[in-house]
Amino acid sequence: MKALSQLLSAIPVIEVIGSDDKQITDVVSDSRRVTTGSLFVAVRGTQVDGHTFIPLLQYSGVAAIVCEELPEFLETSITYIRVANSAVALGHLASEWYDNPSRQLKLVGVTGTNGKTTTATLIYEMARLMGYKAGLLSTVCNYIDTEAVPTSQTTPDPLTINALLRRMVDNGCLYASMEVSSHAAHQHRIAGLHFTGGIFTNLTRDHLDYHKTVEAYLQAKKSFFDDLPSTAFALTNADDKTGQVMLQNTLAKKYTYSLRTQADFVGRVIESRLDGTSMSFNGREVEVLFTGRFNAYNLTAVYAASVLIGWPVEQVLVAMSRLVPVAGRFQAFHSPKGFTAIVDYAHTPDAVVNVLQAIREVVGTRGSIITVVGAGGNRDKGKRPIMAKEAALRSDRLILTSDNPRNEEPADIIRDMEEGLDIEGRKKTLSIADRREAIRTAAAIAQPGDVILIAGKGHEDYQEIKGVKHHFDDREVVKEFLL
Ligand SMILES: CC(=O)N[C@H]1[C@@H](OP(=O)(O)OP(=O)(O)OC[C@H]2O[C@@H](n3ccc(=O)[nH]c3=O)[C@H](O)[C@@H]2O)O[C@H](CO)[C@@H](O)[C@@H]1O[C@H](C)C(=O)N[C@@H](C)C(=O)N[C@H](CCC(=O)O)C(=O)O
Ligand SMILES: Nc1ncnc2c1ncn2[C@@H]1O[C@H](COP(=O)(O)OP(=O)(O)OP(=O)(O)O)[C@@H](O)[C@H]1O
Ligand SMILES: N[C@H](CCC[C@H](N)C(=O)O)C(=O)O
Ligand SMILES: [Mg+2]
Repeated sequence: MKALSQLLSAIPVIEVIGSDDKQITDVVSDSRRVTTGSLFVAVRGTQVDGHTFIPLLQYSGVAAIVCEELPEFLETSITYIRVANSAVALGHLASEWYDNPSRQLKLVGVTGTNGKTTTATLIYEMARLMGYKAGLLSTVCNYIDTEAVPTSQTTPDPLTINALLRRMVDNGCLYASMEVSSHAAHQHRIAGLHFTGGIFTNLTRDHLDYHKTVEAYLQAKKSFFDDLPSTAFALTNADDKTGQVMLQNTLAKKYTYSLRTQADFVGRVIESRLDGTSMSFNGREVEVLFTGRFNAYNLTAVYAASVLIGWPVEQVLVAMSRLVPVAGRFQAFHSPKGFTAIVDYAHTPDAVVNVLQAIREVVGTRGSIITVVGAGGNRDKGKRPIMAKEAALRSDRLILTSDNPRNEEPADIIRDMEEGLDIEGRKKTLSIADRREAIRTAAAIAQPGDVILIAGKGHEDYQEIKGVKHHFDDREVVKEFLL
């Protein structure tokens, strides 16, 4: 329970109609979760407007309602609080409700099109290697110290975020890292959080179904940096063309990392192999268990963030060599027949390019690359032909298949992908909608020295078809066909 007046002190209020001398039993943003004494926050969503449920709450026992627009009829038993932006208010109220856990640990947020899960997870791992308890909010899984808490989102809603951060603090966690998706930034899911630092990885095409333009997508990510406090660090990728844009309006202390130019934190790739890379961080050489330039970027960001957090450089350098790849990110499986299969979450054109470049760098002309890839249904359609085109350009054989078709027909998605292929591309391509069959075919074609890339689903252990998640795990399937 908390006094309504205390909760309201956390948000800018336009007007309060009714008494603020009440005890609140719960803060909710879903009318279906209202119980006696709840504070309901009416948020305008992508499907419905939370305001439409206000009249239905008449006899629900709701104590107070935060909204942008007052309903026509006001109940005397309910306190109405008018605010300029309910989504922002919800973020602040969620923090206040859980006693501001983000101020009781050091929280680092990671945004960018690709590399968020990898970077956030490795910062969490680094904190643990430094001997601290830590927490993680990521696409793959949330962690409260060592306890895994399953997730279905990259960045959860504000009440879930704060509930998890609260549990981290109560568990003794001193550090937490989290992914900040563009959806979350745009929908103010992170409003009210106190960040110790923010990291930008890169910006390439994705999610245009939601943001419509690259500019709007960029602005969503930038808003995370715009809102960082002056005490925080803002760490950006100097090699990305939008890297500097992220820092334009931030109050935070600005830092850069790079693999190519002068920067505060410089990473260099010395030698790349399928099982690791020799690289250096600010001139100090380290063997890491990761492959590909994109991972060298992620690791340089992790090194930089670790130093900016204040962990001792010598210990950080030793720990860099102990970090291991994240589930479903460039996860390699070696066949006794002499070929290798790599399961990777590349589901954007840029990620497909990066992961194939990384493989080609190591394989050279000694082996062929066979790529199995699809694209998700009910997601950015524009990326489909580009993903197929880039995959065909960089592979010897290409098998187009199904990802999560969701409510679309797999054959339609594959057709959209095929549109991106020229004559040369079509010659080397097979389309096999059944993903299991596609992987089996790749394994049957593979010769010793070849590398199969199975892209798009990484850690996912399901295939979502018409609202139902069927068990499907690329890693399990590939293991079956290695022998
Ligand atoms: C499209 C989208 O982003 N939707 C997110 C959004 O929900 P919404 O705006 O669609 O909600 P809505 O259904 O319109 O409802 C609006 C409001 O009315 C309320 N409501 C609704 C019904 C009712 O009876 N009563 C009621 O009060 C809802 O609780 C909500 O507060 O806000 C919700 C709470 O934060 C999110 O859970 C939800 O994510 C959905 C499940 C989703 O799939 N989102 C994806 C696209 C997403 O966010 N992805 C990114 C990562 C992408 C990546 O990794 O690349 C992520 O961060 O996970
Ligand atoms: N720094 C990077 N630059 C470009 N591509 C990357 C980078 N890091 C990872 N990738 C590619 O993107 C895929 C997804 O990586 P990761 O899960 O770390 O990103 P993410 O930003 O969390 O993605 P999502 O938005 O889906 O949660 C990887 O499997 C890899 O193919
Ligand atoms: N979290 C992202 C990644 C999707 C990965 C891919 N497997 C797909 O289903 O499109 C999304 O929901 O757009
Ligand atoms: Mg992620």
